[in-house]
Amino acid sequence: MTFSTAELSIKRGMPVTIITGFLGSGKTTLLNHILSNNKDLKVAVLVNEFGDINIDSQLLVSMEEDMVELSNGCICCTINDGLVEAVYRILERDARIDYMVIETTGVADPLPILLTFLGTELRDLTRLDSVITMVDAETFTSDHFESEAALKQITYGDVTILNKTDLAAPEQVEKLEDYVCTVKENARILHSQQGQVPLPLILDVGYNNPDAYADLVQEEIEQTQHDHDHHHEPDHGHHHEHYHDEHHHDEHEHHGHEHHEHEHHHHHSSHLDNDGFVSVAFESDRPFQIKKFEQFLQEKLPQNVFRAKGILWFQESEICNIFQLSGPRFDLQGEEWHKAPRNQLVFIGRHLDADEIRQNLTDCLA
Ligand SMILES: Nc1nc2c(ncn2[C@@H]2O[C@H](COP(=O)(O)OP(=O)(O)OP(=O)(O)O)[C@@H](O)[C@H]2O)c(=O)[nH]1
Repeated sequence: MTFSTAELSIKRGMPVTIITGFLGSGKTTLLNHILSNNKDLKVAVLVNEFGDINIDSQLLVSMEEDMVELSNGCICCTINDGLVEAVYRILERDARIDYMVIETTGVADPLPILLTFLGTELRDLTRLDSVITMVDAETFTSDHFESEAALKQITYGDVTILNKTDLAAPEQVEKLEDYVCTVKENARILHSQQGQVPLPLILDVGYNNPDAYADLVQEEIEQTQHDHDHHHEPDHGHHHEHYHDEHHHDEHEHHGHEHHEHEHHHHHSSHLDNDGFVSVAFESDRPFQIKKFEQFLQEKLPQNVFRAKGILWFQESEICNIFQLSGPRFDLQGEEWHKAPRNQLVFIGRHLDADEIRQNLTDCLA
C-alpha cells in the first residue's frame, strides 16, 4: 500500500495571520520585521502580488527560499481555489512549519480571503489567528483613496497598525485613530515606524472570531455552489480564467476596460474590480542610464502613479538599486546583486497608459 506525501505529512491547525493594508502602507516591511524577529518560530510566507513581476518576495529578508510561496493570481477572488492550492503546498511541506503569514496585495478586499479560510477545507487545516491591517499614517485620510478595498481592509482587520508615524504629526495620527474607530467600533490600534511592533501583540493572539463570519461563510458556500452548478465548470477553470482575465485587464486598462466586471466573480469581489487600479510591469536585460532614468522620474512619471517598486540596474553602477515609490515620495537603496543584473519594475495607479510608460522606460535604457 502506498501513501502520497500529502497524506503522510499534511499539517493541521496551522495558525495563520493575514497582513492586509493599502498600496505602500508597509505590509512587506512588517513581514520583514516578523521574519527578522521570529526567533524559534518557523514561519512560512505566502505573498500575493498585484502585477506580473514578483518584487516583494525578492525584497524579503534572507530566509530559506522554500518557505516562500507565491501566488500572482487574484487571491481576493471569492472562495478561491488558487489560494487554497497555495496554502496546501505549504501545509504539505516536509519541513517543520509553525506559523503561516499571508501578505495580500494592496488592492485586495480581505473578506473573500478570510472566507476562503473559514469556508473551505482550510477551516480544518488552519486556524485563522488574526487579520492585521497596515495603514499609512501620512497619506491615509477619510476618503480612503476612493478605494472600497482600503475601507474593507480596516473593516475586516482584527488589529490596525498606524504605520509611518515618523511622517505624520501626532494630531494627524490622533485624527486617523478616531476615523478608524468610526469604521470599526472598538478597533485594536497600534502605532509603528517601519512596522516595528512587539510580535506578541500581533502573532498568536487569537483575535479572529470565526462566528462573526458564520452567516457570510454560509452565503458564500451557497453562492459558490450555485455558480459552479450554473456554469458546469470544474474548479480549475474558474481560477485560470480569472487569472488570465486579470492580466488582460492590466495590459489594456488604458483602452477603458476599468469598468469591466468579471462575470465569474461572486458578489463580494465584483464591486471592487481592483477599484480601477492597474499595474504596468517593465523588465529588461539591459541597464538604464542613470541620468535618463532620473529625467523620467522628474518629467515623465505620470501623476496618477500611486505606487511603484523595482529592482534597478544602472550602467554606471555595480550595485543593485531597490526602488520604492509610495504616494509623494520615492527612495533608492543600494545593495549587492544576488542574481544576474536585470531591471524589473512595477507601476500601480489608475488610468495608466502602459504603452507610454514602457516606451519611456525603454528610452532610458543604455
Ligand atoms: N518613513 C517611513 N517609511 C516606511 C515606513 N514603513 C515602510 N516604509 C516605506 O514605505 C515603502 C512601502 O513599504 P512596503 O512595506 O513595501 O509597503 P507594502 O504595503 O508592502 O506595499 P505594496 O507592495 O504596494 O502593497 C517602502 O519604501 C518602505 O521602506 C515607516 O514607518 N516610515
